[in-house]
Amino acid sequence: MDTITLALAKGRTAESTIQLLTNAGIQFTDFHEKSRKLVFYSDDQRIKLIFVKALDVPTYVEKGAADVGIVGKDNILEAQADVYEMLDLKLGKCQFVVAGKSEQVLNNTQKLTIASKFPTVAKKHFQQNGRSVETVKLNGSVELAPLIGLADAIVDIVETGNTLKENGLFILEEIEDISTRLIVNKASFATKSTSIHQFINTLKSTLE
Ligand SMILES: Nc1ncnc2c1ncn2[C@@H]1O[C@H](COP(=O)(O)OP(=O)(O)OP(=O)(O)O)[C@@H](O)[C@H]1O
Ligand SMILES: O=P(O)(O)OC[C@H]1O[C@H](OP(=O)(O)OP(=O)(O)O)[C@H](O)[C@@H]1O
Repeated sequence: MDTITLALAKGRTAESTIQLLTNAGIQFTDFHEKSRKLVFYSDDQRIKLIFVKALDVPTYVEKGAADVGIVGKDNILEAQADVYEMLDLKLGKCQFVVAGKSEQVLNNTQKLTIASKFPTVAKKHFQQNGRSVETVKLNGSVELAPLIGLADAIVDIVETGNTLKENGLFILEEIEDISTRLIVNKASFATKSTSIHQFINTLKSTLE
């Protein structure tokens, strides 16, 4: 059997993903999220896990540095990587939305400015609706942008809606449902077919 290199997104879904792998019988006994170590092997040595920034996971997989990746759909869409998306792991469920102070902001006839951690997703969404927008890339606390006049609206992730509510913002448009997905490098899918299919099937049956 081939060893599979798995790129796993750091952050809020890491622990639940490791738990899912454990439930599937793929144990990483030496894994600790607080450790500074970036490479781990499953106890049976079949999976080499590399622990990387979420937005980098699609890049590692597209370039073949990892055979498979586990990452949020938000980052897959933003990275626009040419990979196969094989499985919805149903973790980290949330939604991409357009949000702002009121419906009126979208009626502005001038070019809108949209702040987002996901400028590619934002641009594409407005383009599909026939509007060209200016985007401002931020790396966090995006909800601040419409409050201080940096942008007319934002494209961001919503889960509970608490962050929007506490900042006086409303959902103006829903874009897409997000959850954690399994992605596969196109060449690896052919060259490591047996191992990758076995890995996917193991996860699939754990999710059922
Ligand atoms: N509020 C949320 N509720 C549920 N899932 C979320 C939420 N925010 C993000 N996610 C999902 O969890 C994944 C990891 O989110 P997290 O914020 O830890 O990573 P990140 O985007 O790399 O953030 P940062 O760069 O701020 O560390 C996201 O890709 C998304 O799929
Ligand atoms: O609907 P809610 O449950 O309130 O969650 C949504 C918030 O979670 C994410 O931010 P994150 O916590 O990653 O912080 P950040 O602003 O530093 O990116 C997202 O960008 C929203 O701000």
